[in-house]
Amino acid sequence: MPVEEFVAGWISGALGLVLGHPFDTVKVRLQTQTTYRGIIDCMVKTYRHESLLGFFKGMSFPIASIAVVNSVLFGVYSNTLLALTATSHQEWRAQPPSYTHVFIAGCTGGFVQVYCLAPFDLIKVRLQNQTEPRARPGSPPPRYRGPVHCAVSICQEEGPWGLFRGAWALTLRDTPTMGIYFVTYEWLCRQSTPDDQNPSSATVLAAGGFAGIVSWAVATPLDVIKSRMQMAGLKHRVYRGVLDCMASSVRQEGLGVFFRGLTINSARAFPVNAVTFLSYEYLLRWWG
Ligand SMILES: CN(C)C(=N)NCCC[C@H](N)C(=O)O
Repeated sequence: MPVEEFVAGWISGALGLVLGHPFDTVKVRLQTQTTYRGIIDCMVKTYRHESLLGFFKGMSFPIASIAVVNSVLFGVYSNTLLALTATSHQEWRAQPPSYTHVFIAGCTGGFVQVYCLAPFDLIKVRLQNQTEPRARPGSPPPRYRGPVHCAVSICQEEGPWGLFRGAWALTLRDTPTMGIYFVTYEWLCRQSTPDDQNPSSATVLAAGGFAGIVSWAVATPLDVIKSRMQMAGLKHRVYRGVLDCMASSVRQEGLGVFFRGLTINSARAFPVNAVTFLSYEYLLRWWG
């Protein structure tokens, strides 16, 4: 099993993550809190109340976990494609895999990475939603003191399975959208690259960026539901499942609830995925 794909997936994911985390914090807050009037209002309030550091809340754990999550996504994707087509990534430009194979491999990568991602994503979302400024003498401490304290508290208060709250919504979000993600990337690269050649850097950046936008646009409704289910344990709010969370969100806030965070998700998706694919492709080419 080629390991370069796993290592390239890790490094490229970490680069994308640092770039996109401030957008991600604004998105999570817009999706789960009703106190903001929009993106700018959320950014201004976060900056005034918590300084620039507020945008980077909850980032340390994803940085640590991206090694596992992104390498599993890209590694399972490439190795599934290898199993389906019996060709390695060095041969894909000369003998391109079919879009059906790319879609199946993407869905498989998305499905498998969910079970590594779920606990890390839950902790990230809980920490991003803490709007208290950094501890000042005399001010009440935030609910969670950091990622480890958050993980331990969830296990104690909600049981070890509490760490997988929202995992089903995450599976429904990521399995098909990862298929869409890789198909969009491949399709855009092939449209602008002569047969047998590697796509140029500009093509990889644009195709990666648009693949991120398209897949996140499709993923946003389930992303909202996933974030709400992850926060539910903390608010002692019990949803009976994904459909119950959807129905109760629509009842209270209308259909527009499914598009909360769509703009910021798309603005974040372009640079994050452009950088992710560029570094992934170049690392693989460099390793031959
Ligand atoms: C729609 N979804 C879930 C995705 N396309 N995910 C893959 C992109 C991963 C990248 N680290 C990011 O956070 O955008």
